[in-house]
Amino acid sequence: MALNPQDILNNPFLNKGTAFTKEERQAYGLQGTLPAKVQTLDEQAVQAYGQYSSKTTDLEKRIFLMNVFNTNRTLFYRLMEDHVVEFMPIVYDPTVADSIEQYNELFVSPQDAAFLSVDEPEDVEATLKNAPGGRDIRLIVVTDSEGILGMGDWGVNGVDIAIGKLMVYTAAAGINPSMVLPVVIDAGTNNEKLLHDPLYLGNRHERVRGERYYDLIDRFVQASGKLFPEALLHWEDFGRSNAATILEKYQDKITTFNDDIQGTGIVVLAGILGAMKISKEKLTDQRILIFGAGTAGVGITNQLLDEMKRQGLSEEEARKHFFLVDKQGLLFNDTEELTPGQKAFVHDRSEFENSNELTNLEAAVKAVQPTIMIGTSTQPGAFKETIIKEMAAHTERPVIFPLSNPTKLAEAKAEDLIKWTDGKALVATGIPAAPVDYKGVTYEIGQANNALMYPGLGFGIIASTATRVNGEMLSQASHALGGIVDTEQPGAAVLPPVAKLTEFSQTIAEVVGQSVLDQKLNREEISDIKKAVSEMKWEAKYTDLNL
Ligand SMILES: NC(=O)c1ccc[n+]([C@@H]2O[C@H](COP(=O)([O-])OP(=O)(O)OC[C@H]3O[C@@H](n4cnc5c(N)ncnc54)[C@H](O)[C@@H]3O)[C@@H](O)[C@H]2O)c1
Ligand SMILES: O=C(O)C[C@H](O)C(=O)O
Ligand SMILES: [Mn+2]
Repeated sequence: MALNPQDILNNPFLNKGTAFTKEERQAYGLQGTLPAKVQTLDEQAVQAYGQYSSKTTDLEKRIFLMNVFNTNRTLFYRLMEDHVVEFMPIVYDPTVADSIEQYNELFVSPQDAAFLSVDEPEDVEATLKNAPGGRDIRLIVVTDSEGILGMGDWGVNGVDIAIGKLMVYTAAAGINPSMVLPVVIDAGTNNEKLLHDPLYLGNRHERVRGERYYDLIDRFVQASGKLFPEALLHWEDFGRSNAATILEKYQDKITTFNDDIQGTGIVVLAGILGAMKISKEKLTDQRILIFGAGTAGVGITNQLLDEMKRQGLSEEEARKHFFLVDKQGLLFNDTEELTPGQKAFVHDRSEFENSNELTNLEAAVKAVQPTIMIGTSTQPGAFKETIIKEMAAHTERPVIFPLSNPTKLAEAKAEDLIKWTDGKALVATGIPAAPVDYKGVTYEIGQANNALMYPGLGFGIIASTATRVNGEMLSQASHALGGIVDTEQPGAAVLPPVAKLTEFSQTIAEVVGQSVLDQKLNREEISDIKKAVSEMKWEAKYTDLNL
């Protein structure tokens, strides 16, 4: 069926705007539908960046870029390529948090997402067919928005995190943007503000739980497997009570991973490997305190546990290195309301003289004397000066990662951590942080955000046609990024910079893909993984439409 000119101009995967050549304008009936001048992609990119730069707030910048995204994907990704460090915090965390909070007010386009409603379970398959409109889908990012970053339940608004994560996949690893599908599970919301907002666009009722919820998840998994048998399924920002349960249910059956659990686990391990290289210490000598033992906190703990075992410790020995602190304080075997994930890492009260007093972070730090402290608690400012000074009094190079997102929820600011520890802390943060100048040294701050890992991980899985995602692949991914630090440079970051995101995403993809082949978990015959990765890599260039 021949496309009419409007079908082309209104399709962001086909549209080139003013870059349609004279010949193309003739061939597709576009004569007179565009201004006369034929621009190159370079010229379009310069013009669009000028317009972007005239916006004064981050949210306005994001809205402008989304406009480009909605109209012309090639131009959008060309801009991402040219300005990745500048654009990451705009299209992704932290500005994506503002767009989620204001989704209803800002709505102009569904952005090719699939909206799965708990009230219309029979429509799941049709929805998954309709949204991509016949495109060959290889990657799905799905959220149910119950735990959007650290901001809690944002109902249908959370679709923006699925869209944002996918943008990073293409910008970082080069997945073809026409092969991705963002999905939101609209199971209702317990966010009172949204329920009372006349503009709210999702299902206006409380979150459905239990059987109906799990039935919808199951229908989604079955239908996506049927329609897109080669797709990788990436779970994002589910609530604490569902995230691990869903992963455990499906990880041995389909090609899938949970980003908050596993993506976060491997980026933190990579950062700690970098820190160990700088401090010349061993992971197996560390005492690790995790503050906020939820989805991410327990995911990180399990990844570090796995690494300790790979480095020779028994499971039992390895577990002794972890101290989980949640709302109840340090977690003991008799603590009430432990989650299944927490139960594996609890301590016995006999290990501490004052175990009854260890009900807050400060007391726990005094008693545990951690050498590494990770924040995934959603509690802003929880890493207070007194706590950090106490920690630094017992260890030469304290490793401190305040990871809660977005900016307003971080447990500490990098600058304060450097100052309070007199430059000794090895710091990484969840959102981008500017370098810190302190006593003549410039401290670069690594960004321990799963965005450094999941694009390479996912792309390696897809390019190698993996049938499963397993611990070996995760470990290999982490080691591919971990420890690339310049130990000669005072103030070096524990992780490589976002400026090199595309470079190291490629390396991670190759390493993960090789692991898939080594384990014979590939669906299709592949002899050369580098070739397979490079052949699948999409580039932001105009090509013939071949219509
Ligand atoms: N940097 C990254 O790559 C990255 C990745 C994933 C999550 N995160 C961030 O980590 C945070 C947690 O995310 P999650 O998905 O694990 O959420 P979650 O709800 O599963 O976990 C949060 C945990 O913190 C605990 N908590 C709440 N208040 C506390 C308090 N006062 N003291 C101690 N613990 C407390 C909760 O009980 C829960 O166990 C979020 O802010 C998220 O943005 C960052
Ligand atoms: O989205 C992010 O920035 C990282 C992470 O997945 C989170 O939930 O905070
Ligand atoms: Mn997340």
